[in-house]
Amino acid sequence: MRTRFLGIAEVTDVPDVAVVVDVMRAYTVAAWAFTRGAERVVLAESLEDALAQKARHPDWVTLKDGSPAPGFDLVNSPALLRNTDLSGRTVVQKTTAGTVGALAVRDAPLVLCASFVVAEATAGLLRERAPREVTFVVTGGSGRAEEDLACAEYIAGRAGGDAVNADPYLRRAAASRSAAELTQGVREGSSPEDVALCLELDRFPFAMAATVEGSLMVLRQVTPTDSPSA
Ligand SMILES: O=C(O)[C@H](CS(=O)(=O)O)OP(=O)(O)O
Ligand SMILES: [Mg+2]
Repeated sequence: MRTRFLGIAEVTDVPDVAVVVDVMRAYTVAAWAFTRGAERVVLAESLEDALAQKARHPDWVTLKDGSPAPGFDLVNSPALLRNTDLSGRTVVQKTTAGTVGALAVRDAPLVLCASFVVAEATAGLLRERAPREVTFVVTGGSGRAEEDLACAEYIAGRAGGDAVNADPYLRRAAASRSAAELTQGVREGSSPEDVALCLELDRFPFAMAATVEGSLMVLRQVTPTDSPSA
């Protein structure tokens, strides 16, 4: 399995298989939303798009990064979301990096959205599919966000069947600029517990796949059938 690690702006083709990585915090938050019962997560193109979806579907739950804003029900924080009952709900998510990265590869036949909390399930799905090439979209910091790159490299190793020690990858993420900003409370719409929740390796047994459904890009849970090979 060949691997490429690209920032969002570096994606100029349509990959066969894309793994869009956002550890802090979009795809940790999405995984928590599924765990709290969400049926699907609609990845919105813009804040206006998210609000338009809400106007059409008042029962949908809108979520954005940064500070709380009128028309949005939730912020992009795993700690602030994890006690919210989302049973059967559709969540509309718009963030600065994560959702943008998925929309950049929307035409790819397989798009997985990932973070450390779903790392092994994502790797398991890749082992199952055994593609010739996987493009990892490293969403933060123009492709250089250490938490996303570390997670992408870890998943790539596990997808190749290697027995990878996760500790150095988690340490890189813990030392990242994003982690520092979240810990220091620089980012609005955050909790001091967010970093720890974003670093919970394999907290959840499912992966997350995004597909185009009509005019929407929709993220759903998917569970690999294979068992870890190491
Ligand atoms: O909510 C987050 O932590 C970030 C905000 S920003 O990219 O640092 O402005 O969004 P995400 O898309 O989850 O990285
Ligand atoms: Mg991020």
